[in-house]
Amino acid sequence: MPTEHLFVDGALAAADMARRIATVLGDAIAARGVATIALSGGRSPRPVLEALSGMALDWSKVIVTLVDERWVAPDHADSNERLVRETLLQGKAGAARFVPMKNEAADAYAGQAECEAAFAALPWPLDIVLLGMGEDGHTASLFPGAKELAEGLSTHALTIAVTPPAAPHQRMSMSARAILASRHIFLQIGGAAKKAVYDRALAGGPVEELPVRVALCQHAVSVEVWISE
Ligand SMILES: O=C1O[C@H](COP(=O)(O)O)[C@@H](O)[C@H](O)[C@H]1O
Repeated sequence: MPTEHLFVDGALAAADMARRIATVLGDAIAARGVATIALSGGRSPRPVLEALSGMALDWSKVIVTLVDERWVAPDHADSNERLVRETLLQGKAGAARFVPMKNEAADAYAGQAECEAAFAALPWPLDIVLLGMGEDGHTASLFPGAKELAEGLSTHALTIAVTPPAAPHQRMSMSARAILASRHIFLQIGGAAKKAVYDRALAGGPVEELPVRVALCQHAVSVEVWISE
């Protein structure tokens, strides 16, 4: 069962999550000399990343990467890399090392091998995998109904190229194996619609129906969830 942090307000949830992330990263640096975090994109992480950016940490010892990426140029409005660069990697936090998922390949399938090599070179397990969730129950870019979902749930690879059935852009996503190769999974759930999907996912059922169950219905990695109205 995940540890739930409940808030009436999304801004308070984001501030609390940012403080918890900074604590875990600081502990990782103290213990191992390096800290690693994989970040989700979309709308939800923005206030967390903005708050985290101002926190005191030896950012030069932090490696930041992505849980998933849309296969668009890094300056595209939908780029998760752009989100991270504009929010987190500012000021002192700009000293962190960022490992992108997107590379120069023409599409995500052609770029997967290079992305996989970059991920294989990271220090595993990652300290934090920060997940979001869509109202269809997708997490990272593991989408229900995607033709690559079964592979994403079972592959030994750390990354997989995906075409979402109903969302724009080809994606690169961490596989289920990579998500679970972490010390902490943090999940953001904002709003009543996502809370209802989260409750359904927790109640149990096929992971193919609600892929967020990859994180929620397992006992190997500790999961904390920040829930706001
Ligand atoms: O496409 C994506 O969607 C999910 C959820 O995004 P949000 O905008 O509803 O917060 C996100 O976790 C994922 O990283 C992103 O690429």
